[in-house]
Amino acid sequence: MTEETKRLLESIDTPNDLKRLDVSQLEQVCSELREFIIDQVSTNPGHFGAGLGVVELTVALHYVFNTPYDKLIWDVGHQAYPHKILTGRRKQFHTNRKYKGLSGFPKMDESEYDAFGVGHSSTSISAALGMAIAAKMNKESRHVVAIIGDGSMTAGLAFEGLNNAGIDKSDLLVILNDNNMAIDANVGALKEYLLDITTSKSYNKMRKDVWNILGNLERLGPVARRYVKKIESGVKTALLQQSNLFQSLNFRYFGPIDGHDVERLTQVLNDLKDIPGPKLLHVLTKKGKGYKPAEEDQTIWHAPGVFDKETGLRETTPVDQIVPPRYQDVFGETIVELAEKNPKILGITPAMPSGCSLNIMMEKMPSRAFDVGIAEQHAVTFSAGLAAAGYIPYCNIYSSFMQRAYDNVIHDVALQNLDVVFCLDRGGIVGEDGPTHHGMFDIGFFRIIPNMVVAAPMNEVELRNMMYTAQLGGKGPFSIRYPRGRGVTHDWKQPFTEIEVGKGRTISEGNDVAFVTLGHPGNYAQTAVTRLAKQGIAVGLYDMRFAKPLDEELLHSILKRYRHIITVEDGALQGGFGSAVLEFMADNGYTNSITRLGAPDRFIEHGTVQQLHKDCGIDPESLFQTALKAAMELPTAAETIRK
Ligand SMILES: Cc1ncc(C[n+]2csc(CCOP(=O)(O)OP(=O)(O)O)c2C)c(N)n1
Ligand SMILES: CC(=O)[C@@H](O)[C@H](O)COP(=O)(O)O
Ligand SMILES: [Mg+2]
Repeated sequence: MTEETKRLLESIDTPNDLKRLDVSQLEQVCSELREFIIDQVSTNPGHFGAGLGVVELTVALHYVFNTPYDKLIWDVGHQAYPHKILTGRRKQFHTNRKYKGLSGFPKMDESEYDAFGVGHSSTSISAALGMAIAAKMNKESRHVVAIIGDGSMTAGLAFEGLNNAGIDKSDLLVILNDNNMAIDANVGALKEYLLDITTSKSYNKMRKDVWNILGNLERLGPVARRYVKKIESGVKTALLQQSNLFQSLNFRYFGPIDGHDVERLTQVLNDLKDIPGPKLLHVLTKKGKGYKPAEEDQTIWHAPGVFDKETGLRETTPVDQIVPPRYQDVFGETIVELAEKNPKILGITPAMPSGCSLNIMMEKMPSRAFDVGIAEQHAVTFSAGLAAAGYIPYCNIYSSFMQRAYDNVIHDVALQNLDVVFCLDRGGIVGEDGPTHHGMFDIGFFRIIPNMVVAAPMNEVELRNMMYTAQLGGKGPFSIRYPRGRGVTHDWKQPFTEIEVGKGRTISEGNDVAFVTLGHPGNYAQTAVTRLAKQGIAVGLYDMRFAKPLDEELLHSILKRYRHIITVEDGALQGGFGSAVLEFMADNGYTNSITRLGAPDRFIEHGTVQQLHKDCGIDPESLFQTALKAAMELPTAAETIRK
């Protein structure tokens, strides 16, 4: 290997190593970084297209800024793989998203370069402003940079940050990474606006002319270069700004510039470093840049799973392999079926049409299904408005993203007892995305809201029937939570049956010990019960279906019959379903022994769903052991876990 072709990436352990390179070598670093990501993510899956799109931007940022003293705040953080790789984690990167390995998102306790923990969108500007103001108060000359995508910019929180930053006048740089995509196509007026700026011919001509003049001056030698430096902040500021939305919020707007020209990026970032106050740099990038299949189908390649990097073929379930459907697809197909019969039904998603499968309805009934952008609060209150006007909105929000819209659920929906159906996808442990994305808290936070029904299906047929039941006349707010991944039945498209609200069902009866379950983990309990039966131990199993209202009649009969009950839920124990059962027992004077299984009072990290369920003691094996011990009157596995 000649000196010129010597690989560079392996010599970069920290951004200081990057800074030692000549700016002309950065393009090679970018190409090696891209190759590294493709290689790694093809076998150890994760977020893909977003990271490829910001390779040049990441290299330029670490080249120009003095990280970790200067702070980079990545919005969402799914695009931060290049950042992780350049900041001392290249050698561990093969553990990305694996149990006890690197997190798939920036995380403050993982690295000093991760200035702020993320996973949910649109937090970067507010967090960066906090850091910028702190730096000012501490008299530190620290640069703070928020890097936010065009999709994440659509959320209210991002505008709250801009609104505040615009009057504060702290030194803050916001980089708008505009690839004209969210996970699915970005939507909304802001997207149109950004597209307008990007494609405005006259503005872009002026912008190019200015850059060319400055570029030519620079080439005239050191004296001219000094002048260029001087006039940069003056001329560029004056000429490269145009009256626009961001400027009207007191931000100095720069751009749009090519986000794949690493040398140009370093120049511009260097220029912007010297300009005080709030600034926004509009950078144009391509999601999936440098890997053709990912550039061509950006939604699929947002997080493609395992793939063959040579052919671009993704690992999918073989067509001849019959597997149960994903819960999200059962939702997607069922809402269409229901909407075909009931013209009042509408579908709403905040930017997750392919994630929750509302895209099925969007395709078949475009006027009745709404992607409102990353805007969970708006999605809920928009649904409330539709319900107030007589429609039945099915508002589908991932459980963990619903945390954003809690007040809207209480104030706008429940208080007015409106008929909004909340479909909480990803209820429970989601796996590799980790603590930012696990849907741990919804059972607890929804069941304390007056008027709210809290339902959780044990399988796909129950999901369909709950969705069917929810639209049958004046039920008020009705939530249905179900997990990420596949159900358990093959024959799920059965005729709809109404489920009486607040009624559970008996799956099997036993002697001394019974499982009392909510939702999908009932299947794990069923496996345990079958195994126990083979050993001559009859354990009861009750699928309660509702955390609220509880089936009190069924609970009375269970508590009268069994000495020991084991509640099982895929969610936080504190305040959850088991807590509801305990409250019922206390209120009714029951003193049966009870083991509550679910997530303990700590954040559950990332890993496979199976591994994490095991850690919480709700996988089939742990349930078997817990029931066996209870039947033998030994200390339970759950007690051991909690200790
Ligand atoms: C509050 C919240 N809602 C939804 C999501 C799911 N989500 C993750 S990335 C993403 C798209 C973000 O688009 P953009 O900011 O433009 O980044 P890009 O992927 O295009 O780089 C969405 C909707 C999330 N992480 N947080
Ligand atoms: C970064 C982000 O928030 C999404 O990309 C999320 O990882 C999607 O999760 P699912 O794969 O469960 O749709
Ligand atoms: Mg985008």
